[in-house]
Amino acid sequence: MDMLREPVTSIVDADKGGMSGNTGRYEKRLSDLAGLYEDAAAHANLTEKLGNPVVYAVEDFRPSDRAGDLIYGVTRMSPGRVSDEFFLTRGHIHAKADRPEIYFGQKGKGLMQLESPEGETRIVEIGPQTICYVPPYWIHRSINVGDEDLVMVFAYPSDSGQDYGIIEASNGMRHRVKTDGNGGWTLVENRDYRPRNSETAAALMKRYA
Ligand SMILES: O=P(O)(O)OC[C@H]1O[C@H](O)[C@H](O)[C@@H](O)[C@@H]1O
Ligand SMILES: [Fe+2]
Repeated sequence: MDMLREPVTSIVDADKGGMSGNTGRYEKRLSDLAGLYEDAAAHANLTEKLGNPVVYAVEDFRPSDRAGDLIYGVTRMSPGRVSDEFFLTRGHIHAKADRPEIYFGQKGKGLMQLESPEGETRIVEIGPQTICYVPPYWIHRSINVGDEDLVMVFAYPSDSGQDYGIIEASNGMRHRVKTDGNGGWTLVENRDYRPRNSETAAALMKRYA
């Protein structure tokens, strides 16, 4: 039996990149992004040089983990680059792959990189006041392509879960986002990418509940 609960508010601090009323918080450090970058030596050197800084932090409100409920929060991502690749999140597909997500840009300049089970790439630019809808079944990762913090509000169904193994299994996402050397970004094929076969892709499309 579901109990009637009280409404909740959180005040978003776009500048600091957090919110009040959160039930949890986690941080990822540069060392947690090992293996994601083409230039592993540059990643190791930078991690050592900078003293393994926090590169993104998430504050969220999790009312429950039940279907029909909603988790929301704020992500703050530091600006920076490992060689010619920007700081990014690990990326995932939802464990219940048919669950969508909304991102709402607050501060900075970011990209949402999306990849379909069949390996198509989409890039969505996210700035302040931009809402990005990540539809069901897309692998997604956020990238800070600016020179200040990237802050985004997000919300997704509470029972979504995150599957990080999918990106590992294909040796990364199909494309890498690199600096164009002119203050912008450009897409480059990931030469280590192993496409999912059509059975694996089809199975992902059936991963719902
Ligand atoms: O989970 P990661 O891929 O490391 O990304 C970090 C976080 O980014 C966003 O804020 C998502 O909404 C979170 O669900 C996610 O956990
Ligand atoms: Fe997600």
